Amino acid sequence: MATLKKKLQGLVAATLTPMTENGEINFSVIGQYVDYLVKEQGVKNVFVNGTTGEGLSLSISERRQVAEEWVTQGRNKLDQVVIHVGALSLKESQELARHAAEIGADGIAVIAPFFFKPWNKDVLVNFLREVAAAAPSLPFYYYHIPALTGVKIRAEEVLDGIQDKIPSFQGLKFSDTDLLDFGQCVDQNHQQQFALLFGVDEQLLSGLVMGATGAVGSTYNYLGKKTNQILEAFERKDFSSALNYQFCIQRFINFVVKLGFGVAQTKAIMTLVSGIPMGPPRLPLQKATREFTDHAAAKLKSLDFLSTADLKGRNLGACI
Ligand SMILES: CC(=O)N[C@H](C=O)[C@@H](O)[C@H](O)[C@H](O)CO
Ligand SMILES: CC(=O)C(=O)O
Repeated sequence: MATLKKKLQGLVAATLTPMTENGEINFSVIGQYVDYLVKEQGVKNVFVNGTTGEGLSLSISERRQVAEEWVTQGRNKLDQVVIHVGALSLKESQELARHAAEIGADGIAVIAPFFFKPWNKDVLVNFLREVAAAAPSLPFYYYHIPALTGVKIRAEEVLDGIQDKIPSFQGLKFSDTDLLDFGQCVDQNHQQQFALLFGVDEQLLSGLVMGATGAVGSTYNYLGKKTNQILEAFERKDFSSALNYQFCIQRFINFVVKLGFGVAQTKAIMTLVSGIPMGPPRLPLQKATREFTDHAAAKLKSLDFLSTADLKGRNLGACI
């Protein structure tokens, strides 16, 4: 039963999908990737096939295989593997939801369909309900990311009464900067035990203050350990340390945002920091430039986010 599962909490890494230079998925490094997250970053939950994983750029068959590999490799190592199963086609989304249940994933998440868009909350919830119903035993998360889907229905509205429609509803991944909306998601759902996961890494501390129970993000792949320091400081009510840690992370994100920062750049940074080759992204994304990677590496080093031990014996030039 969905409700008996341990609540998803702490950091959740939005995983990248490793690819080879010819654009095929490189399944062979996912095992290493799991170990790296757990041992080096202290991150024990993953969110697979989302924005960072280029989930919407993969074929359905690829999405199934990627999900399966994460579940298999994560067994007895990760706490939770949540699979993003959102798609424009309800049928495909249902197929992926059923598949996630079959392989033993810990939850599914769905974004709003973004070509033909739901024009109000009821239509959106009806769509989500049809997907959730294909895997009724799996905890269901709504993935709110209005800047990318163009669906701007407020999350607070979507959550209102949602458990009556979707009994497996378990939480929200909130990737937006509207803290009024996020705060109201928290405030109006105190009784529900939902996982309310914040998705804007550079503003995580504000999310925590507003009541986030955890966070999903791309930077937790390589800044998980640093970000865990924010969570720990917040937990012990040491807000000035929490803010200092957040500022450190902001200095890095602010720097790369100015250079142009997205999934392609995250792949380059993760390759550099972890030593695991993430490869290029798939079109329409374009591989990060050598210049970007050099600048990002210098910044990571100057912020002490990249210890020399991490780089020992590694040819920096081979990282991109
Ligand atoms: C749009 C996007 O990809 N958002 C990610 C997750 O929701 C975040 O983890 C960002 O990558 C991160 O906050 C850096 O801006
Ligand atoms: C960042 C995030 O959660 C995603 O990649 O879907």
